[in-house]
Amino acid sequence: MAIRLSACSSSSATFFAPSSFCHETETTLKRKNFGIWVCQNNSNFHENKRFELKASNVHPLKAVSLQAGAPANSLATERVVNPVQEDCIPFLETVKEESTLSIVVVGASGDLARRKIFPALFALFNEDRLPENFTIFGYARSIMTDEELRNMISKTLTCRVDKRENCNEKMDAFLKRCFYQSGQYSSEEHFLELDNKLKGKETGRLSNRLFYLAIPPNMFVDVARCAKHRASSENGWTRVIVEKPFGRDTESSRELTRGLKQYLSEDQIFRIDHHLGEELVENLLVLRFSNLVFQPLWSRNYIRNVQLIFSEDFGAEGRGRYFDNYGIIRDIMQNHLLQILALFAMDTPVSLDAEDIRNEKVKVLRSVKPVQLEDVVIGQYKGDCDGNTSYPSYTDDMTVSNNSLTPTFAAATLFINNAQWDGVPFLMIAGKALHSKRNQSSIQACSR
Ligand SMILES: NC(=O)C1=CN([C@@H]2O[C@H](COP(=O)(O)OP(=O)(O)OC[C@H]3O[C@@H](n4cnc5c(N)ncnc54)[C@H](OP(=O)(O)O)[C@@H]3O)[C@@H](O)[C@H]2O)C=CC1
Ligand SMILES: O=C1O[C@H](COP(=O)(O)O)[C@@H](O)[C@H](O)[C@H]1O
Repeated sequence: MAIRLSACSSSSATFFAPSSFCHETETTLKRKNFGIWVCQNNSNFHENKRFELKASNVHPLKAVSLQAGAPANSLATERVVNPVQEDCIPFLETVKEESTLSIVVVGASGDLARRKIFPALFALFNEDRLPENFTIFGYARSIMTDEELRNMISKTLTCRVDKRENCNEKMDAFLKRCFYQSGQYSSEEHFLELDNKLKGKETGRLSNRLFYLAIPPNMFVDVARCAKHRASSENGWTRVIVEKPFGRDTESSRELTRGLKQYLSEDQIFRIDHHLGEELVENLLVLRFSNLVFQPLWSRNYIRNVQLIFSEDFGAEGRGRYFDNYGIIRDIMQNHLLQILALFAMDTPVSLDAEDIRNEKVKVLRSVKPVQLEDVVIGQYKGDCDGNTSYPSYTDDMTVSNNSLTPTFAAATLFINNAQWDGVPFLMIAGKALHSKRNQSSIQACSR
């Protein structure tokens, strides 16, 4: 994502590199291993608070700790702090324990698992951020051998931090820890088979299990039930990660929460919006609250409008079964862009703890005026031909019905009904199959 600021009277735009967001004499910017920039601020903004974002379940915000021994069931842990990092912020602390971590990627054959989850797990492994004893199981209905899963995964693994680096040995070691189990998402019998396979790999005194649900949301509750009844850890923690969208409207969202809570307690559920883990989204907090220069400018007095843009240069591409039920507004605007809007417009939180940040976000969201129909444009991409290249239309996709009216493009203007932002339009634009891939937030600045 790029953050762009431009002046009202000028057509030129200024781009800020992340390092220029911090005041040099007062703030140092440290790059953490997992691609997270953290500002350690020596100014008087929460001077006695370390810049550690924590979720309500006491985990670093948006970064699920895969280390053993988090407080869910008060397991004793031994913390090992690397001395050279002592002044750094412990986003993912190293914890040493006699335990095994099993990560089950449910929906392992799908797009999210292939493009994001396995590569992210490898990145953690590559940086020695997974516990010593860990195993990864792919689970889905598709029939696959362990070897076929490994082949599939290996195509998307990269030495992410430095692509020139050779990490082939690490990749091989990682792939050897990956296994596959085929099964239905609602079959307790199949989860029992999975449980047996997991037990076969679990060697430590404690066995922790993490289920990452990379499947359509209508399967979440079935999986939670089967995991709870047949594949929960007997002596460690069991946690479940679910990806947005959490339902398609208020009622289905509440129903999903009710359904999950039949089988899981709140501190076992981790809700993920992966865009919040993007470096520049995280930097928005740093940009806003660690730079004294921005504080007085952050209001209707100096900001004429805000533009939040998310565009992709590819279309549904086989994901129509999911996407066609949701559309671009539910897929991107309601979560990714609205989160950015909230981070952008919220008031200064009492602290950087997740609860305090969330409270401020909620205040802003409550102040958003209902969107007016005349402030919204929607569309769906059509087929096109450019020389020898032809681009299919949305409804050409095999996974989309021929008469679908689902929007793949939307632009909407939102207004926030409070003194700070009164009259400032927040323009959100999101679309698939557009000219470029872009994730950008811009503000146009001016004095009134
Ligand atoms: N892809 C992405 O970039 C992102 C996805 N998400 C969310 O992650 C989840 C998974 O997304 P994604 O991987 O794209 O989805 P996919 O459509 O690729 O589905 C994942 C897997 O689920 C199984 N599946 C698909 N459709 C059904 C169905 N109707 N009934 C039962 N099983 C089905 C398939 O496995 P099999 O047939 O082998 O069982 C498939 O490989 C969704 O909730 C999505 O909203 C969130 C953010 C980004
Ligand atoms: O959540 C989603 O995000 C992806 C884009 O994520 P990115 O990190 O690859 O930019 C989007 O393609 C998908 O439709 C949506 O569900």
